[in-house]
Amino acid sequence: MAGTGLLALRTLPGPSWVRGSGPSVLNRLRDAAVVQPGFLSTAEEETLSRELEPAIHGFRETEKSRWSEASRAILQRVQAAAFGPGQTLLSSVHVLDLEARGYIKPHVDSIKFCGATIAGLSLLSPSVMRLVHTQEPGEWLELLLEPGSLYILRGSARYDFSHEILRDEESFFGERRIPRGRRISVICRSLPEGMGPGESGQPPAAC
Ligand SMILES: O=C(O)CCC(=O)C(=O)O
Ligand SMILES: [Fe+2]
Repeated sequence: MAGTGLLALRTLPGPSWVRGSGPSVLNRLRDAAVVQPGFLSTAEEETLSRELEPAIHGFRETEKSRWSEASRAILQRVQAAAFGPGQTLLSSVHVLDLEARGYIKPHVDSIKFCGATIAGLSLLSPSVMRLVHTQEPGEWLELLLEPGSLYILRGSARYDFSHEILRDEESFFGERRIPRGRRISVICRSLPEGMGPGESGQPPAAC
């Protein structure tokens, strides 16, 4: 029966990595805020952690343009998964090291330096990323970022919503407590549309 089918569809739970203020925002951002849990294999997580832990020790963030061959292969997988063929990536990759007590305040990435797509790998600790509509603060999404996951923010999720990484005290995914430890993220961004690789200038580290 069609009616029963529709009802069943409406009550189907969404993916386990997203929560939102309501069905409309979940629906609108379905393709704009995406998490792929387990994007990295355990071996790939180890490859990146081994390369990055000592490299950024003592730094909070860095721009990295030279990578081992194994890590380059991982970054190419990110590019294929998150970016379109017409998108050029910023030449260096942003690496951020957040200590267990660290967090990232709500912000929208600079539209001057970053294009329509932001893709991030999370290593070491799980965390919760919250997106809040800049004009309608009652509209929000929360993404559960497990280690080894890839998140992609594009279009409306990137331009119309701020994003933040919750501090340990606020780190809940619904009822579920997500204790924060040290977290390393690896963030790839597209260049602003119409900007060739040679015209990118020097974006600030936080973009
Ligand atoms: O650590 C992350 O995954 C997000 C970082 C971020 O929002 C930024 O650097 O602009
Ligand atoms: Fe950001």
